[in-house]
Amino acid sequence: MTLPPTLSQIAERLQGYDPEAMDVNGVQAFLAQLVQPLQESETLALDAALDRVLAQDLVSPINVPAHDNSAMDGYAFAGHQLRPGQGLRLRMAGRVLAGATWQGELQAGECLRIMTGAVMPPGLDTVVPQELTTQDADGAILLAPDLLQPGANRRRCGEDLQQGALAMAQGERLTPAALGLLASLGLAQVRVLRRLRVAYFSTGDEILSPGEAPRAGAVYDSNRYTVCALLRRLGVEVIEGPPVRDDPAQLSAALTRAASAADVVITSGGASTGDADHLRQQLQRLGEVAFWRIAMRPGRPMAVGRLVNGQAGDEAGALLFGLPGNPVAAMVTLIALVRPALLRMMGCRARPQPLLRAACSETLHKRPGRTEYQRGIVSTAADGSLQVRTTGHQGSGVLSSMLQANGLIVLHHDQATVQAGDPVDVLMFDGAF
Ligand SMILES: Nc1nc2c(c(=O)[nH]1)N[C@H]1C(S)=C(S)[C@@H](COP(=O)(O)OP(=O)(O)OC[C@H]3O[C@@H](n4cnc5c(N)ncnc54)[C@H](O)[C@@H]3O)O[C@H]1N2
Ligand code: MOO
Repeated sequence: MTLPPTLSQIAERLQGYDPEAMDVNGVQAFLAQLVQPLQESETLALDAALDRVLAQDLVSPINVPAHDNSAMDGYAFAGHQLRPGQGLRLRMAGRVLAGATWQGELQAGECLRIMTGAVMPPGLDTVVPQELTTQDADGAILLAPDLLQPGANRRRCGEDLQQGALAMAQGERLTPAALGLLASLGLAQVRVLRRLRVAYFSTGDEILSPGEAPRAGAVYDSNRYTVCALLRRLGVEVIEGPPVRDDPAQLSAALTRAASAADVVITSGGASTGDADHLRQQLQRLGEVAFWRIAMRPGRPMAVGRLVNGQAGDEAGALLFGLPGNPVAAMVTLIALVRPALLRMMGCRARPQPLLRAACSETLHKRPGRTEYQRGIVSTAADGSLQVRTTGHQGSGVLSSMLQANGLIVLHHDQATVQAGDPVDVLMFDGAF
């Protein structure tokens, strides 16, 4: 296995690298080089594979569908009997249901009653849906002129997937649709990359766990719940630790323990420059720091680096993301920067998240020189176009605003004040957030 580049090698390659003043594009470029996809894989039953990542290209062992079949409940016949401007009278010669095959032979002027999904008998290529037909007194099926073309309502063998063709590429996330597709190929098991292990703990002397009695000056640990829930939605294995006090020795012990158990360590708090903010010093002592300040709001103090865990065979160590303590800043940095890096590490093929464009209903003051993420509420205007307004006060401790919002308005690095009515980009919270 080739070793990932060192942080200083990556830093040398990046133009304008400054660990105290990274812009969001620089962070993404840095992470794209720092983060390496997992290699180890395992075989799982389909029903245990939701949200895992396919470890190899998958070639279809069969045609799907396996036979030409009917797309409608109706009557199957040979389409060459259709003539422009002429109706058709067909005598019913039998019936074929889904799961059965028709053995007999049809004469000209004959049809078969056929059900959706039933195999098209040899020589028959066209199906008329029953509601488009009438019957005469003898029970024969009548088609009005110019009702359909030959070949109508027939699903072709292999029209979904062809035997021997690539059905799914390595790196595909196993969504509900992907699991269904694997099942449609008759596969009961699938080879997936192992689950990414992510350790998390909050830091701070003031942090109380829910259930503990309130104390003057203390705050309840909401970051543990937002961060770990976001991680679980991502499908990683979460290793949660109790909150750690603002004490260099305790922080160092917790980081070392986490790095030996996980591929990635995420913390919150202590990332800034206050007297009790020890994260950067400990990261420097236990590994390497890539950067610790980003030109973004919220989320300016976020430390990224690598902890050397000293385990044989794991020379790369664990990545560290030190999220800022403010609850909204922790969520925003996780969603905007950490999540794409984790997906890459999980082996997912790069699929940039599309931004939606909506008219901003209010003026948003901004200076060029940093990226801002404002909590937004996107809705459909009376004329059908998309509009977005903010949730109001954008303080990075106002966690309730993350519930009101359905996306983040992204004000890019070079962007200046947005006037009411101007279009803005929005990163939507899809089901993952
Ligand atoms: N002189 C400066 N001060 C600050 C700067 C700066 O650049 N210069 N940045 C500000 C920004 S922006 C943020 S964000 C915070 C982040 O600081 P820390 O990561 O060191 O976080 P703390 O100081 O530990 O906590 C900040 C805030 O968040 C609350 N908190 C912390 N952990 C949790 C948790 N697990 N659950 C809920 N709430 C939590 C904490 O009580 C504080 O109120 O620094 C600014 N200062
Ligand atoms: O990250 Mo801080 O919360 O930007 O304000």
